[in-house]
Amino acid sequence: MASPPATSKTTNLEGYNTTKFLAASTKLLFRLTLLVALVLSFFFTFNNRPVSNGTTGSHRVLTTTHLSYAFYGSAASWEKEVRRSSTPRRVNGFSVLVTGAGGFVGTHCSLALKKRGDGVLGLDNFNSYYDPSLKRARQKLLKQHEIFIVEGDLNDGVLLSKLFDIVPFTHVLHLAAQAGVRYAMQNPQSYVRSNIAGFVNLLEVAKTADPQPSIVWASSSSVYGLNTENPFSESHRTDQPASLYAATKKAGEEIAHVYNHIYGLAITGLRFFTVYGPWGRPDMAYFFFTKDILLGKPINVYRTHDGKEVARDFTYIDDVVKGCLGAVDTVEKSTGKGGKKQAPAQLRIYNLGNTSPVSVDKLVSILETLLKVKAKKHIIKMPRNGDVPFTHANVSLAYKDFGYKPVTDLSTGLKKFVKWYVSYNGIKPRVRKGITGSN
Ligand SMILES: O=C(O)[C@H]1O[C@H](OP(=O)(O)OP(=O)(O)OC[C@H]2O[C@@H](n3ccc(=O)[nH]c3=O)[C@H](O)[C@@H]2O)[C@H](O)[C@@H](O)[C@H]1O
Repeated sequence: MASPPATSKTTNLEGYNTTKFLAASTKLLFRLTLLVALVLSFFFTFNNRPVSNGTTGSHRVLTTTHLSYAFYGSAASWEKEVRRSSTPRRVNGFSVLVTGAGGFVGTHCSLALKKRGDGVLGLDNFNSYYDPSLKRARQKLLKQHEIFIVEGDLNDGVLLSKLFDIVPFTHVLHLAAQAGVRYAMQNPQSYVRSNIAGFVNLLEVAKTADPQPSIVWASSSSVYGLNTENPFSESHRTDQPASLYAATKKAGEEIAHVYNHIYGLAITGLRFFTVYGPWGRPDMAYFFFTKDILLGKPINVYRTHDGKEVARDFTYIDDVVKGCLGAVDTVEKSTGKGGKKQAPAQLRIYNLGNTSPVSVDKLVSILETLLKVKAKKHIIKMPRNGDVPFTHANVSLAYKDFGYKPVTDLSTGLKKFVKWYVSYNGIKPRVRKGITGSN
C-alpha cells in the first residue's frame, strides 16, 4: 500500500497544528492587547506626568495627553473646570488660552489677566528642561487664583481642538516655547518640536476655530542676531540668527505671516529682551549666578572676543506683563471663518525691552551688593554657543501703539528677584556676613 507522500502527511499535520496554534495565538494576542490597553489607560489616567528627559518630550506627552483626553473628555468635571477657568468675570472680558502658563512669563501674565477679570485657561506640558518643581509651584499659585492649567502638549492637535470646542477663546497668549539660547546646541530637536511644529499645530487649530481667536505670542530679541545697528528696531535685519533658538523664533515670525495671509488670523509677535524677575527661569544667568554666588561656587562671566563686556537689555517681568496685556488689548479680531480668510487681518511685531543695556559685570556687582556675598568670578571669552555680545531695544513702536513704557531699572528689579529667591528657597538672611545658605 502506497503510503501518502511524507510531505503531504507532514503538511496536513503541520497545517492542523498551525491553524490551532494560530487560533490560540490570536486569542492570546487579543487578551494581551486588551490587558496592555487597560494598564496603559489606567497608568496615563492616574499618572499623567510629563517626560523627564530634559526635552520638551512632545512625542511621549502626545500619547499621554491623548489618553488622558480620552479619559477626561468624558469627564464632565474636567470640562466644567476648563469652562470655569476660562469664563471672564468682567463685562466684555476676554477668554484667553495661555500656553506655557506654568512658565515664568506665562504665570505672571495669567495672574494679571485673571486679576482684571478675564477668563484664563492655561496649557503646559511641564517638561523638565528646568526643575519642574518650580513649574508645579507656579501651578499651585495659579490654582490659588482659580486658574486651571490643562496638562498637555502643543503638538497634541486632538487636545487643542477639544479645548477650542469647549471654549470660544477670544485670544491665545502663546508663551509656550523651548527657551534658552545655549541649550539649543545640546538639544536642537526640542526647539523644532516646540517653537516650530508646536506653533504650527496651534495655528492649525486656531485657523479653524469658530470664532477664530486673536493671537499674541512670544518671539525673542535673539532674532536680531548679528545685527549691528543700535538700538534694535523692528525694521532692522533679522536674517542673521546666531543660534538655533533665534532661528526657530524667526521662523515663527514667518509662519505667523503665512497664517495671517492665508487664513486671516490676527497675530502679534513680541520680541522679549532677557526677561527676569521673581518666579524666573533657573537656566538664566541672573538666576544661576544668584544660586552659585550664595553657594560660594565660581561663575563664568563672558567677554566678547575683542575683550569687551557683554551686555543685555534686561527687562523686568512686570514691565513685560504690561506690554503683553497692552498687545492683547489692541490686537484686532481675526477675520477668518470656517478656515477661510474673509478680509485682511492685522499682523504686528514689537520689541518689549528696557531700552537700557547693562553689562553682565554690572549685573554681578548688583547681585553681590544685594546678597552681601563676593562672587567668585571667572572672566572667560564668550564661547561660540549662540550668544550675542549685546542687545538694546528701541520700544517706540510698542509705546506708540499700546503705551508700553518700561519703568524698572536692573537694581530695583533684581532686588525684587532676590527677595523672592531667598523666600522661595527658605534662605535666612545674615545681617553682617551676608545671605548664605543652600537651595
Ligand atoms: O532676550 C531673549 O530673547 C533671550 O533672553 C535670554 O537669553 P540671554 O539674553 O542669553 O540670557 P541669559 O542666558 O540669562 O544670559 C544673560 C547674559 O549673561 C551672559 N552669561 C551667560 C551665562 C554665563 O555662564 N555667563 C555669562 O556671562 C550671556 O552672555 C548674556 O549676555 C533667554 O534665556 C532666552 O530664552 C531669550 O528669551
